Amino acid sequence: MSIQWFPGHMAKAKREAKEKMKLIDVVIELVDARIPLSSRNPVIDEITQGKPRMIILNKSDLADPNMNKVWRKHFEDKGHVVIEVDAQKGKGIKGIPPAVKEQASAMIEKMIRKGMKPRAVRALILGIPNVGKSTLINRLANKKIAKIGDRPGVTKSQQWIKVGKEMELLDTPGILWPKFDDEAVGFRLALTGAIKEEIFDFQETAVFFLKYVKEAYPEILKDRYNLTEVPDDIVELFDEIGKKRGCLVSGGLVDYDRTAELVFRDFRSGKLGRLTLEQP
Ligand SMILES: Nc1nc2c(ncn2[C@@H]2O[C@H](COP(=O)(O)OP(=O)(O)OP(=O)(O)O)[C@@H](O)[C@H]2O)c(=O)[nH]1
Repeated sequence: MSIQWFPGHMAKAKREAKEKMKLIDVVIELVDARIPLSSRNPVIDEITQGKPRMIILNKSDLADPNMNKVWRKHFEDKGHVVIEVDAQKGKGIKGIPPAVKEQASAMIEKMIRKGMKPRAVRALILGIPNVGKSTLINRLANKKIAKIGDRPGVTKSQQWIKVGKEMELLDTPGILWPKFDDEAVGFRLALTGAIKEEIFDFQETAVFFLKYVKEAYPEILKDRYNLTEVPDDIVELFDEIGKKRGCLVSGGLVDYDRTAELVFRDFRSGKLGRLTLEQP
């Protein structure tokens, strides 16, 4: 199922996330390592109400490894605990339970001071659609429970999942809406799969993508599309790629729609290699 985020849906998602806050000690904020800012929700601070929070850079396997380090430092400098994860393959997962416990240390110390036996730390995964919430829950639970899909908005309807002895995870994640106010953010969300394909324009999205990649990763374009030089002009770049990949209409002219979709699919499928689409 795909969610279209109307004001009513946003209000409902916010209400539900706030309700979940009452049950938990620590928030695990999941972001897409390829777009760590664009995949954050604008009202996360309001929703998490000062609860201890850590940031997971998920899909780190798809992002530029050097940029993963840059982004990690960026968030650490702001005081966050950051973990790079590939939820699909399970990389980085082991670091989560100890970090969650560390985040709840004030709560645990308080319980000990009161003479109570500390209970397991309760955590919630929070993030925008398609960022990998269900995949991460399954990984932490070490079994198939949460429903996983490759389309935005699959996660539905509360139980606790035991993760080792000292952590419990709410079995349903908090889903937040992505922010669309900035056009560039919209393009990044479209490219990484957080918004459904039907509602965006491939050509516009590919233009945005190619403009960025030709500056940030020109070698990737040269390699993939067999270019000796990367033209500065975006139409010329489209022409080169379209011709090289046979996206032509009758008369030998380049079919821009097909070229745009090809570039888009190449990125989505990882054929272009590991890319990060924004810098701090
Ligand atoms: N390469 C890679 N793919 C991932 C990773 N984590 C999740 N995915 C894929 O991303 C897609 C979305 O994952 P889900 O776990 O369904 O995402 P979600 O946040 O629960 O999605 P919604 O239900 O839409 O809110 C699936 O195709 C996953 O296989 C990761 O770390 N690396």
